[in-house]
Amino acid sequence: MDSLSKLQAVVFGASGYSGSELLALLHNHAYIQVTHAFASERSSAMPWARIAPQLAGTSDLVIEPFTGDTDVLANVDLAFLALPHEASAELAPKLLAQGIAVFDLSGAYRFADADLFAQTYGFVHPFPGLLAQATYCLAEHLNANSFQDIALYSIPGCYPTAATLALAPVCESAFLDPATVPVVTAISGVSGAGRAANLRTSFCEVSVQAYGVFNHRHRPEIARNLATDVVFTPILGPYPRGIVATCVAQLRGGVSAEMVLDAFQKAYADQPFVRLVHAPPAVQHVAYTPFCDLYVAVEGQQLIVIAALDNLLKGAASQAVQVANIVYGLPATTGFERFLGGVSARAAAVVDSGAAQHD
Ligand SMILES: NC(=O)C1=CN([C@@H]2O[C@H](COP(=O)(O)OP(=O)(O)OC[C@H]3O[C@@H](n4cnc5c(N)ncnc54)[C@H](OP(=O)(O)O)[C@@H]3O)[C@@H](O)[C@H]2O)C=CC1
Ligand SMILES: CC(=O)N[C@@H](CCC(=O)OP(=O)(O)O)C(=O)O
Repeated sequence: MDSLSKLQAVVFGASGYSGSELLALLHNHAYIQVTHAFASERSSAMPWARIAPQLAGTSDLVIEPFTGDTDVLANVDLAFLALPHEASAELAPKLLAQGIAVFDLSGAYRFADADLFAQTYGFVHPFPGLLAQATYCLAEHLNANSFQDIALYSIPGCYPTAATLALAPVCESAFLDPATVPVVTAISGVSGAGRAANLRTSFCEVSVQAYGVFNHRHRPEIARNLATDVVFTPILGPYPRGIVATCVAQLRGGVSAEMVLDAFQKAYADQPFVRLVHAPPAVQHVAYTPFCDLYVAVEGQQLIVIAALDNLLKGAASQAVQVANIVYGLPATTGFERFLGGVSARAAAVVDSGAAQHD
């Protein structure tokens, strides 16, 4: 594909946090061009720069209210849905029927099983038959055999992206003690809850507080991805964006720090957006970037992996663009050049094995 014949894209939910990040990433994409950007029908048309003032003057894109009329999308190749789960669930089949590939950032198509979906998301899926046909797209786990027949690509949740990248190398290697359950405790910035005004996320209410104890909708998604039950506790933190997930697990007897290091190096050696780092990562290390940083420490049979990522980017928009690049056979780093500076793979793995870990 040459950049003269760019794929034509539409972004739904463009006035929201992850939708606006998608517009920013696609603004710099050599092969994908946004031709339409929509907010809900409640909104009035607005210049994108009103949502992203830092980009004022670089784009004349206007975000339009979406009336439900998909006829205006005649020449569109692909759609990104940064919508509430219910709205994505309803819209996806209409777009697919028009031959538009769908990249859904919501949770609407993350489970194949309709009962598990209803239990987890609290509503009956309007198109249960479509669930098993969607492809769940953790970018680092996709390969040529991953894809189903229809072009419905479900982007993982933000916490599940962090927890799965952190624990998949040891789960897939069967390194964990099967009599124990990994424990994931993750703090998220407030943008994780979306842009709409809400008492829970208002300035005077936000503190540092756990929520969704034992019943957050991401727990079954993490458990499914890792093929093990998990204990998952999310925490809302008083900052705008970024997740730090601390994942604690017990290794089987006979599994050494070297074996763990080797598993992480092999898993991420060719992955430009996963960085194995020498010290526990901070939110500031990954905020506004498409990276997931992983810090691995082993002491005896105890394992701690700390993952950090930007919930709006690696946890949502940049992962969606990564997936689109894979689906269309584009170079993995397309659209991310400004973050990578010519470096294509960054896996410089370090496992701390029991030594003091303060820098
Ligand atoms: N925030 C995050 O960290 C992450 C979010 N996600 C998922 O991505 C999706 C979007 O999240 P986020 O960006 O936070 O959401 P926001 O609340 O910030 O934005 C929601 C967007 O959807 C639009 N919208 C709402 N209802 C409808 C509707 N019925 N029809 C059409 N458009 C509608 C809103 O338009 P308007 O401005 O007009 O209301 C707005 O553009 C959600 O499913 C969320 O779970 C996934 C990973 C991380
Ligand atoms: C801080 C906060 O409220 N975070 C959200 C999760 C982020 C999100 O939007 O969830 P998905 O990844 O499933 O789409 C929550 O806990 O519901």
